[in-house]
Amino acid sequence: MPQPDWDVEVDEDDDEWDEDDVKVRATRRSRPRTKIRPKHEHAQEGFVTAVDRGRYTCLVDDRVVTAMKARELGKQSIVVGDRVGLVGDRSGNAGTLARVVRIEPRHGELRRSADDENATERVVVANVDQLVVVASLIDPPLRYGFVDRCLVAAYDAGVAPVLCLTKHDLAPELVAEARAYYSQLDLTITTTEPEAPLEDLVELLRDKENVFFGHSGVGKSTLVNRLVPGAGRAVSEVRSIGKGSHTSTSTVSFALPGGGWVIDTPGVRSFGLAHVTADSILKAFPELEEVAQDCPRGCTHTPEIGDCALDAAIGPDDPRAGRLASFRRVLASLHEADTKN
Ligand SMILES: Nc1nc2c(ncn2[C@@H]2O[C@H](COP(=O)(O)OP(=O)(O)OP(=O)(O)O)[C@@H](O)[C@H]2O)c(=O)[nH]1
Ligand SMILES: [Zn+2]
Repeated sequence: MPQPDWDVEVDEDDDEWDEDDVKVRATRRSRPRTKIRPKHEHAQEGFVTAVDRGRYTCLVDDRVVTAMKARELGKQSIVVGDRVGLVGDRSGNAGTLARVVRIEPRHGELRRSADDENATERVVVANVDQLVVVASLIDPPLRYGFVDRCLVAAYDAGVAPVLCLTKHDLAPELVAEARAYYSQLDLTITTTEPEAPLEDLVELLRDKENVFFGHSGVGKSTLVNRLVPGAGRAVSEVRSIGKGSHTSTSTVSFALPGGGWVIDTPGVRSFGLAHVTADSILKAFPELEEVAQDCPRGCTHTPEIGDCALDAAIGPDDPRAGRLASFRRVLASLHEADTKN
């Protein structure tokens, strides 16, 4: 077959141009330029397990590779859980640096706004299947408003939520109240305590990509250390809880021994939900979503407005009334002051 007089080189090296390379090569007259830009088709897939000041820890096959973001990705953010395309030195040897040239399409993004007023959102983690809200029954006390807001974030993202109630040893009598509060939501609730085996939680997490979310001091790191021997997450002293100390400062993903992943996030006090809408929450309530087809355009689905189809269709004796009340409660948590949680 005759060769064209220009070459679209496909050897690995040339597949890895970035803007810097292109500039250098442009001055080399001997080689005709082509308009065909390399698409990095030889980029190797990696899984982002940690992000720290512009350095991305990626798992490539079984190697831990440190990478930076290629300039061509601009302001696109890379988060823990991302599947990325990597070029450059992927040996994982000390001191080497690969380049992230591509972010694969995501599913299950969890986002948060800067605060409730500012809808500028950022993705916190990507490609998660399950959001595990970790809340202690006591010390710090269980804050339903915070849990509700986490549920809102999960429903909005289309990610299944699980509630993990820690410190069961300190206040077993509080579990029934929590179960009653969430009885109308399809919410899986599990409890943990130091002396009891974690098998229920292990089963819930198996083969899934899970993210732990919760206030500082509720016991997230304690759980990760038990689930992933050798994870080495720092655990805070009980006496410093509630004094604004945050032990975990970065988001890190750990492989679970039985398969799947768990992402530990730094303890948070609250998170903004300005980007969430009533309709995105409604997706988690399919039987209500169906009824809401008859709502006026732009309906906020709050009882105050008077013409929400949910109120017209679902009376107090309707079997869906409990679900509607739960939907409305979760919806209300959207509008509660962020700081109250
Ligand atoms: N009694 C009891 N104490 C627990 C339990 N789980 C965690 N703790 C204690 O609670 C304190 C806080 O636990 P951490 O695991 O550091 O909490 P965290 O959620 O990771 O906190 P941040 O790293 O700040 O986000 C530690 O002193 C733990 O020993 C539990 O189930 N029962
Ligand atoms: Zn409505």
